[in-house]
Amino acid sequence: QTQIDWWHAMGGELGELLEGVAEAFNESQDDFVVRPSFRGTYTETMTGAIAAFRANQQPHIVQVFEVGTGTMMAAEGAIYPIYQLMADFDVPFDPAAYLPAVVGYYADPNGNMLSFPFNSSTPIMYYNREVFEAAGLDPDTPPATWAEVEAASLAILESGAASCGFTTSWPSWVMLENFKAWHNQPLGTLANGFEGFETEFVFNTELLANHWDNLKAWADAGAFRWGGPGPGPDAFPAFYAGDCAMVFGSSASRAGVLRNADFEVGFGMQPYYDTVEGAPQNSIIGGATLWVLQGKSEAEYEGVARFFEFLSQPEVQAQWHQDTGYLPITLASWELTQEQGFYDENPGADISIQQMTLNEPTENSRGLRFGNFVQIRDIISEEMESVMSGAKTGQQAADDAVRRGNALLRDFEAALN
Ligand SMILES: O=P(O)(O)OC[C@H](O)CO
Repeated sequence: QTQIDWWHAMGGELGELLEGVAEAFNESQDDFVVRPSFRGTYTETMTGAIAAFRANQQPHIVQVFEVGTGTMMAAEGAIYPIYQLMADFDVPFDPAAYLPAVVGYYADPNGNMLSFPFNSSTPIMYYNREVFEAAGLDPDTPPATWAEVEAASLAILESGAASCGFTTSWPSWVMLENFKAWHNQPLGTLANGFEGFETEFVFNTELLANHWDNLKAWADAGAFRWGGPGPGPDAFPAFYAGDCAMVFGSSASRAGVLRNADFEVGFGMQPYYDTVEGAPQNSIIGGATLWVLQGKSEAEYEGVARFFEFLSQPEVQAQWHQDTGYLPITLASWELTQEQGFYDENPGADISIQQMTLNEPTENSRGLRFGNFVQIRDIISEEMESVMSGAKTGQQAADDAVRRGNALLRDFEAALN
């Protein structure tokens, strides 16, 4: 049997579900064995795979989060584009079968898919229905605007039902990247980088600076709790413990929420400022895709193509979506999930899709494609932390994030030439 190594970044419930998918493939045929290997966080997995490639010890498949897309695309000699792989092994692969928001994110300018869309998410709101009730709030009506989030948080604090209104995981993804798309404002020029690596950040607007100042004021009042930089590791534990009544995070935190919350959970959309015309627009995807690395044998690549064919089946995709909260990535798996009555039986499980499809995406809400964005995200959460500590105003931090981010964009561009 030919072995296929798959490096991934999924621990906990998601890791177990991912291993189940590999096992199902292994049982479905006798020629290939996919061996998943957990490599830490998304950042660790990506940097580990790049280092391994240089040492000629790379896996066949590596799971890379969406913000690594620009960097992977530019690593031309190191990657085997999916559209080519599938064509080389005569595996039918039709990008039109996938959700447009997903195809647009991972395709080259000619519409060719470069990586295999495995787990796409979008941030949503989870809330503790029991705390809402105890605070005299309607658990069937989650706050829709930031003013409502503030009011609900203050009511929760005053009632003593919880000690914190809301927290967030992935602060840059939620409180900057999606925040901008949701309000139909650009993060960067050139259609958020989709039209070229000469892009520059322009997100330091009054709206964003005010929002970050609001987060600080809410933190001071106890309404908001900083959940930590990067993935925001403290956010969901604070939600599970009943400390924070609401948490913003990946739709795929659903698997963990269903397992770890011992209270009734409600699901809502991301909030918006109703002073902004056109908001809410649509949210953007996060999560990760599977990149195939160069340097392996033809027999092994055939196994990779067969594995992706297996993953493309509507039944496999639909099950993965339903188990994890990741988006149903193909239209067929979305339809199958509807036919199966899953959304009727699991209210809130389609909030992610409603958000993604709320409006026809604009240049500001298709997603983002920036080189070095993995490092730039660290800078952004560092700048946000300096607002939380009181060292900077929202405007200063946003200006500094743009300036430091732009320097890394220019480094990236220079390295390409
Ligand atoms: O937790 P995930 O897999 O939905 O990913 C969230 C962010 O998009 C990662 O960049």
